[in-house]
Parts: sequence; structure tokens; C-alpha cells
Amino acid sequence: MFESHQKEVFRMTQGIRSVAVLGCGQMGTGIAQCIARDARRNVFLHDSDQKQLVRALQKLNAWAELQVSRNKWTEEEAGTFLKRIIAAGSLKDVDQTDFVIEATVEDFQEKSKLFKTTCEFLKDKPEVIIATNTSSLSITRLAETTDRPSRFCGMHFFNPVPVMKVVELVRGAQSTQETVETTASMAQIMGKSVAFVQDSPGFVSNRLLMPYINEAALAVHEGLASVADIDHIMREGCRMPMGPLELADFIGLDTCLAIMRTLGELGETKFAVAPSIVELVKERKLGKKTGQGFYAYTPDSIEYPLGHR
Ligand SMILES: NC(=O)c1ccc[n+]([C@@H]2O[C@H](COP(=O)([O-])OP(=O)(O)OC[C@H]3O[C@@H](n4cnc5c(N)ncnc54)[C@H](O)[C@@H]3O)[C@@H](O)[C@H]2O)c1
Repeated sequence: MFESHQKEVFRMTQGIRSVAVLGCGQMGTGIAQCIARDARRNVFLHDSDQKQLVRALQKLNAWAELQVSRNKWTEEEAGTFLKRIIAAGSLKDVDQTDFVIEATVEDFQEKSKLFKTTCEFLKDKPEVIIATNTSSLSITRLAETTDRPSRFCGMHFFNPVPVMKVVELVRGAQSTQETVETTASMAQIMGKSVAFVQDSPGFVSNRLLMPYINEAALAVHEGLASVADIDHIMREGCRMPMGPLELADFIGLDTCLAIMRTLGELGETKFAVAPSIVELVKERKLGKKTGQGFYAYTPDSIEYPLGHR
């Protein structure tokens, strides 16, 4: 049974030799790492901000070096891993790939603009699946902004990608069974298990997680306790691995705010966003990635480990 499933995963993914990752912030970098490390495929990294691209390559290099210095990999293994990672000269290079994973900002207009251009470059490759790592946006509506709604679906990874083992797989109204199965197989060769969820704001994870984070931010706003004490209570009293506010900083407050606004589409007043989150985002205090959010971070604490074997 297990063997026949493995064979099927192999069959679904054998034609996929190169994967494009669009957007290489914290999620895109982690996704690229799993494609090169676990799926053993080439990965084309693209970002509209050259600095982010350089930063992603530096992180992946540093991670490979760490594997060697800890005797987990030989120099040759590290070299093979790094050879699979290619900085795309431009978005046009997407035409050299067989599968696309989008991980740019959580903004419907931005993502749909990017899909439009991506599809122009992919016009001779209608078979290529586009998967989006959106945390909350409608897969069906995003699919409609592409030229291939049947070959589009949601592939929601968790942060940090190389460490977290599950992917929420979200089918759009027009996604075919083959699209879903191929994407699920891709997730599996990247070392992830798959949970199938309906296309609804925030899917399952963020529908449950964001109200919790928002409530913690409201508690700060109301002066119920300090940021550190709220996190301490939830870590030590409720056995959460991270407190809600450090988790919000880790995710990125801009991403949290965007997700919460999408949850507002559910029409429930319980999703009214805490003023402290809106204020921090206005001040570009986006959490760990900018060095300041609910907490302040020193420059060397901004980098997080990308997963150790
Ligand atoms: N942060 C999390 O915990 C988390 C978890 C799961 C899913 N996500 C989702 O993943 C996506 C990315 O989140 P992130 O945390 O990596 O954000 P991030 O801010 O770290 O990175 C976003 C990257 O996208 C790039 N970008 C923006 N517009 C672009 C464009 N038009 N073309 C190419 N690149 C572009 C930015 O330069 C940046 O490097 C979002 O949709 C988010 O909701 C985030």
C-alpha cells in the first residue's frame, strides 16, 4: 500500500525538474530550501527586490556551510544542494521551470498582477501548475486572475518551512483532481504531509490562529498585562511553544494584519483588528524581519535557523 503510494508520488512529480519560487522572503527562502534539499529539484528564485534575493542566497549558503561544519554533509553534498539553487535573472526565467510556487506579499492585487505577468511568460507551457502560498486569500478568486484556473491551487506552508511538516492544500473551484494530486505529491517530496482544506478565508490554520493573536494584541491594548507577561502565561501555563505576540512578530505583523482583514470577509465582528497591530504596521514595525514589532530585536537575532537535520 505504502509502496504503491510512493510510486504514485514519483509518477506525478517525475516531469517536474525545476520549480520557480516567486518571492524570497522568509517563506520563499524556506520553500526553496526544501525543494533543493528534500525534493532534490532545481529551484529558480525570483524576487522583485534584488536585496531580498541576495539575502535569500546568503541564508541558503550559510545553511549549507553549517551542515558541513557540523559534519552532517560533505563538501560535495553541500555543493550539490547549492548548485540546485539558481537566482533568476528576471521573472521571464519562469519559462524554464515546470512548477511555480508564489510566496510574495499577502495582497490580492499584488499577487494577481504578478500572476498576469507570470502567465504571459508561461504562455507556451499551459501544463505548468501555479501554487500559491497565500495564508488567507480566496484560491478561486486568485485562480481567476490567471490563464489557467484549472491548474492553480493553494499550497499553504508553515513557518519556518524547513521545520514545519504540514501543508494545507486548498482546491479552487476550478482546480482539477490532477492539479491537486500533483501539488500534494510535490509537497510530499518536499518532506511534508498534506491536509486538505476548503477554500475559505484563512483556511483552517489562520482562522484559528489569528483570532488568538488578535485577542493577545487587544489584551495589550487594554493594559491587561505586559507583552512579555502575556507570552509567558501562554508559554508556561498553556504549553504553547511560543507566546502569541512573539509568534505574531515571527510571522510578520504586515502578514498578520492582511490575514485578519481577509478574515473580516467572514462578516464576524470578532475579527476586528486590534489597534496595536494596525499602529505597528503603520510605523513599519513588522516584527522580527524589520527588527521591531511587539519586541525589539538585535540584528543577529533577525536570522532564524532554517532547520537542522
Ligand atoms: N510569515 C509566515 O509565517 C507565513 C506563513 C505561511 C504563509 N505565508 C504567506 O507567504 C507569503 C510570503 O510571506 P513572507 O512571510 O515570506 O513575507 P516576506 O515579507 O518575508 O517576503 C515577501 C517577499 O515577496 C517579495 N515580493 C513582493 N512583491 C513581489 C513581486 N511582485 N514579485 C516578486 N517578489 C515580490 C518581497 O520583496 C519579499 O522578499 C504571504 O502570502 C504570506 O501570507 C506567510
